[in-house]
Amino acid sequence: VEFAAAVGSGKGVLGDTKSLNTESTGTTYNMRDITKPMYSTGGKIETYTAKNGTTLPGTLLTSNDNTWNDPAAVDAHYYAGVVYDYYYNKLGRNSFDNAGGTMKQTVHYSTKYNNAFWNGTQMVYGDGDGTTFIAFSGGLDVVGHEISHGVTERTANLTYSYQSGALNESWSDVMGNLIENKPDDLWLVGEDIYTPNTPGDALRSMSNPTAYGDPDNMANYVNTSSDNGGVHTNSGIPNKAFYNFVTTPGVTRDNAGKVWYRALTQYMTASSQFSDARQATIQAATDLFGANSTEVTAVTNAWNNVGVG
Ligand SMILES: CCC(=O)Oc1c(C)cccc1C(=O)O
Ligand SMILES: [Ca+2]
Ligand SMILES: [Zn+2]
Repeated sequence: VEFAAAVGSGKGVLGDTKSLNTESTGTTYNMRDITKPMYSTGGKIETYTAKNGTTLPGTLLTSNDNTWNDPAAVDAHYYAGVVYDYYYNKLGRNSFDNAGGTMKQTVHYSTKYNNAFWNGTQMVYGDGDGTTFIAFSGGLDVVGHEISHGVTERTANLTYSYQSGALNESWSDVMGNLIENKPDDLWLVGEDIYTPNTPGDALRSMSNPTAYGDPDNMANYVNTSSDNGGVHTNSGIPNKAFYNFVTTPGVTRDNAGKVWYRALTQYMTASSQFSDARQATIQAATDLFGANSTEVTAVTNAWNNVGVG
C-alpha cells in the first residue's frame, strides 16, 4: 500500500495548535514527516514515545484521525521540522549527518526526567518534573540545541569537557537561538520549558550570562571539575562573543549563523580551545565576506571583548 503525506494537527506543550506533517497508511496515521528534501533518499522525521520507560526508540506514535493529543510529541515533531528547515535552507546541511539521515526523537523518556539529550543517533526528551522543567520538546531553542549536539558530534566533535565542551555547549545555544529567533526574549535559553511557575527566567542568558551566574569574560573562567569542567557555565564566554558579533550593526543573523557554522564544520576540531574558536570564526568570516569585511572586524572585536585573544 502506498503511504501518503498528510497534514494533521495537535496542541503543543504550551497549548498552541500546530499543523503536523504526518503519514497516512490509508487506515491510520503515523507521526512521520515524509515531506522534507531528504525523503528523496529515504530520510524522514519520526516521533516515538518511550511511555515513561527507557527503551529507545520506543513506539512510533499513531493516530486514527490525524488529530494528535500528545503535546510533547506534537512539539518534538514540529520543532524537529523547523530545525531541519533551518539547517537545509540557511546552511545547506541535509539533516544532522548532512546525508539526509532520518531524524528520530523519543518523548516521555523515563519519569520526571529533567533532561534532554542526543544519544548519537536520535533525540531523547524527558517530561521534566513539572516544577523545574516541563516537557523539554516544548522549547524550540532547546530542540535546536539538542539536535545541534548531533551536528557537532558529526563535524568538529568537540570533546564534551572543559573549554572544548563549553564550545560544544555554546554552539548548541547559538544554533538554538538562531533557529528560535524569538523577538520578545531573544537571548534567553530554555525559557519556555524552565520553571513554569516563575515567569521570565531561563536556564541561561546569551546577552547577559552573569545574570544567571555564568561568566562573560575569560578573566572569570570557572575552573571546576563539576559538570564536565563547567561546560554549561563557561559557555557564557563564547555565547557572549556570539551576542557581541550578531548585534554589531551590519551583521545579519543569517550571516552570523553562516560564520559560526563554517567555523564549526571547516576549522574546529575535538580539542579546540576558546582561542581556536576565535581563530576559526575569524577565518570563516574572512572566507565568506573578505579580510576587510564588517564581519571580520566585528567577530575580532567580539572575542576581544570577552577576553579571548
Ligand atoms: C538548552 C538545553 C539544555 O541545556 O539542556 C540540558 C539540561 C537542561 C541539563 C543537562 C544537559 C543539557 C544539554 O542539552 O546540554
Ligand atoms: Ca529562547
Ligand atoms: Zn547541551
